[in-house]
Amino acid sequence: MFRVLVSDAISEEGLAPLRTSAHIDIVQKKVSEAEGELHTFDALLVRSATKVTEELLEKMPNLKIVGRAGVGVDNIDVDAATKRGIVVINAPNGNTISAAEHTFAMMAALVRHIPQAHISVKSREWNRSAFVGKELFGKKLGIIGFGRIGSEVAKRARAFGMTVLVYDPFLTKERAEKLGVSIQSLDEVLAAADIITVHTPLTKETRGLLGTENLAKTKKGVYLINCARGGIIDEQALIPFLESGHVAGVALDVFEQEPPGDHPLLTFDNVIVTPHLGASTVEAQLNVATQVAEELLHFFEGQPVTSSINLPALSKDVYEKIQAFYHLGRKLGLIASQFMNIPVQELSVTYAGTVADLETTYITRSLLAGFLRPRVASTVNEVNAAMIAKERGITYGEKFSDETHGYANCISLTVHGENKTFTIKGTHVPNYGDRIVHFDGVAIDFAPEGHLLYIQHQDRPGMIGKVGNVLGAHDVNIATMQVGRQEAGGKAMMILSLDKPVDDAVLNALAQIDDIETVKRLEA
Ligand SMILES: NC(=O)C1=CN([C@@H]2O[C@H](COP(=O)(O)OP(=O)(O)OC[C@H]3O[C@@H](n4cnc5c(N)ncnc54)[C@H](O)[C@@H]3O)[C@@H](O)[C@H]2O)C=CC1
Ligand SMILES: O=C(O)CCC(=O)C(=O)O
Repeated sequence: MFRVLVSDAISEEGLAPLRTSAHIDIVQKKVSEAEGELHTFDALLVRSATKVTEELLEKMPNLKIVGRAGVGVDNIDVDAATKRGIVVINAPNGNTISAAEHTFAMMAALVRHIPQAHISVKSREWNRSAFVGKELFGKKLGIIGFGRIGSEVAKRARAFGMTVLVYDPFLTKERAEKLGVSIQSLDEVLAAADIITVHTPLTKETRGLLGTENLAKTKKGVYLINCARGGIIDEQALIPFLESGHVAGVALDVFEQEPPGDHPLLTFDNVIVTPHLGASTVEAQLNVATQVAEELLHFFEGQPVTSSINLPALSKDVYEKIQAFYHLGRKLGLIASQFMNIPVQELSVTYAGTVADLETTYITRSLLAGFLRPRVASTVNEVNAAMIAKERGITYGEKFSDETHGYANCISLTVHGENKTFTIKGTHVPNYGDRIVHFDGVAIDFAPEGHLLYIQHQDRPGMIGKVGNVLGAHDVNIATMQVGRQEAGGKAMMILSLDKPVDDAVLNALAQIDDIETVKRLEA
């Protein structure tokens, strides 16, 4: 049974896909009300109210996935989640239209003084001259951040007869042309726009993007809108520009602190505000809840998730194609790590044959996770493997080759340690399974499954019998045995698969046999 804690208000209808599963138990409670049972949850579903901090993650050791029913993940410590191997997913486009429409509603309300006029009429006044506005038609709209929401705002602006100026350092020329906008520098947008709306995420680069210096570059009488994230427009820096009348009006849906409390900006008549309502429509909430609920279901069914923040994107189709190699990669990493039980600096993975044409990033991550698993105490999986490898000074890289050694596909892993290099190669045979076909310089053929014993010895007659006797004397049954050698009379090896793991006494007894040089237990 998977336990899901839904800690913010999320559309009931959207949660339906999760409710249909007999294996999922949904608990709807605030984190503060679930203190005593936090350790029992496998998944956490939030909007923006719950702060998913490192401290909270520490209290949830069983947590495997955090779902954000929305776009921005700035309420989630993604690095802390990644370190713990927790997948973070969001609903990247379920609320795009709602946020764009809200931005537009704010823009119209701002230039036509609708909220102020509304309050006035409700106060039994009829003051038509106090609320003379401006048309949007013919005005220049500056859009900072031209992703999903920014581009939807642009479409609506063009329909209103506005000229759209765009600043987004990551926007390609091709995409800009496709969307019918021209890319400008930030300074050009600031200098020319009558209205500026921001649609970036809140990052180190965008925090305070519209601060004192850049606000001074704007046109006198400019209108500003922030329906993205509090802090992109510096709230303190705005105050003197409002006081001097340089900024004619501001529309804010988001704040540096939410709720903003007794904020000085709220005292300005020409600052209009909403309580983070951009995504608050029936449609958006249904969309985002359905998207994350479906993704959670995929995750628990062992299928790939496509909207992960901290994993490479993987579609179901691609996953089906790589699945077998994903498992083979994990086994190669796991076996290599145990065999090379010394500090290592570098892993080099080479793909050849049919596997080389697939999405190998995921296979490499799986291999890396397999490699790190015996070495780290904490959870390691394909989410945090790259980060853990980096922390431990292990670099890794992928190569592609035509050398398949006669197999349809071949994955080769070379591990570079301080004084030793080890190579293992494997192949996946459809309807048969995984095979290790090369082990430390020797061609061999065994299934990477269960309790394995590696014995390296000199190639002499009678070795198999001696090993069999020792194992028999210790009541260890041999399931399979594969032998290989570099040359007659030279380095040779046996890989045995056993019905149960062997203890140190067995390893020591085997190591006493003349001509046996190394004995290692390998679990696959
Ligand atoms: N008020 C609300 O309820 C809602 C707010 N949002 C927020 O709206 C914002 C935009 O969301 P989406 O359009 O879905 O995101 P997106 O990821 O599709 O677009 C963001 C764009 O910002 C650009 N960008 C990044 N750094 C930049 C920089 N330094 N300068 C200029 N552009 C930069 C990126 O290249 C990208 O094109 C996010 O902050 C999101 O959290 C989203 C939905 C609802
Ligand atoms: O959940 C909400 O209402 C906030 C939406 C939002 O800000 C986002 O999706 O980034």
